[in-house]
Amino acid sequence: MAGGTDRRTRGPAARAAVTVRVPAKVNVRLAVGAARPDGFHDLANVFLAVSLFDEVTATPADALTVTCEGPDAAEVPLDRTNLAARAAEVLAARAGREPAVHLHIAKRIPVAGGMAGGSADGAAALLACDALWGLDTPRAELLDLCAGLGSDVPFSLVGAAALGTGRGELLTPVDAGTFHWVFAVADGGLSTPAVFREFDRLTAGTDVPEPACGPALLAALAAGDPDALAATLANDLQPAALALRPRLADTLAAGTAAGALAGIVSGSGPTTAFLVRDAAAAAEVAAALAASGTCRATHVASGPVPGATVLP
Ligand SMILES: C[C@](O)(CO)[C@H](O)COP(=O)(O)OP(=O)(O)OC[C@H]1O[C@@H](n2ccc(N)nc2=O)[C@H](O)[C@@H]1O
Ligand SMILES: Nc1ncnc2c1ncn2[C@@H]1O[C@H](COP(=O)(O)OP(=O)(O)OP(=O)(O)O)[C@@H](O)[C@H]1O
Repeated sequence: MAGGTDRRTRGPAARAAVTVRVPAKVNVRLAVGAARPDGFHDLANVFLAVSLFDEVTATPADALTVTCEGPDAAEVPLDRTNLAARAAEVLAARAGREPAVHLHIAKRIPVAGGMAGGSADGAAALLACDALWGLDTPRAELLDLCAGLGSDVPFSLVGAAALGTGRGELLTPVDAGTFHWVFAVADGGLSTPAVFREFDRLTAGTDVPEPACGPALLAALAAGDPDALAATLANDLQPAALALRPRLADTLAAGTAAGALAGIVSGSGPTTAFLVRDAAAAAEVAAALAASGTCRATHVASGPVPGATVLP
């Protein structure tokens, strides 16, 4: 299938294959408001893109197909529910063409782990197809298409560090120094809608405040100060994730006992994220977590890093 189409039929700017690298995210502040009439929740969502990457390669093909490689590949749908496939479809529809492309996903981001892995592949596929088909779609339109695919997808395109408001899709860049992290991958995933539903259940009958992000967290981020950031990390979905997966408390305890400055559930979980002082501390905490038996795998990463990027 790869290279099976004569590239001269694709226009002067078209390419034979395009690979896009795209990062995972961690939410350093996830403030969640009450459920809206449309079922979504307003957020104050401070995203940080970290150096744990998927790669999506787009190649001309007769029809839309998806393949995936990586340790969690068996859990990734290869039909049109895959966010990468949906991205190709919406971009093709906008351009008035068929989504005739093969998408290969090299997946390192945990699946259903709260690190926006599917969203990352959606943003990457959009950028890859845009380049493959020589469309040069304006950035603002790509961001609109991303928002239609999912609340986290615009951030996967943009990367670095940003505050997401609305349902998380309205982005304002924020300054951030470099921070080092260890991620502990849990056995099995958690469904994002189920975690939001559990948040609703836990907060039923209470007055859920408007979501907001305080200045202390933004100052800590801008200063690149890990101690200050550790003191302000917060995730309103954490009680819901812990209620659905109580064993995550053991992982959080193991990471902090191993010397992490702070531990938090990443987004809707069940991946847990540990902020550490530097790369050496990251290696130590990752080894201790692996030895603790409280997680399936560990990843060391740092951020901010750029969003979806076409590789040369
Ligand atoms: C938990 C986070 O990852 C934090 O960044 C995001 O809020 C989730 O973003 P996402 O996976 O892109 O979510 P979407 O695909 O937009 O929505 C999936 C489901 O999550 C819930 N959802 C999502 C975002 C939001 N602001 N409020 C919600 O209640 C809704 O039940 C929705 O049907
Ligand atoms: N490209 C993809 N990679 C992984 N999962 C995908 C993809 N496309 C669709 N899915 C489906 O989406 C579900 C959620 O997967 P994903 O890895 O995006 O979760 P997540 O990281 O928890 O998301 P988020 O952090 O944005 O809430 C999976 O269980 C899978 O069925």
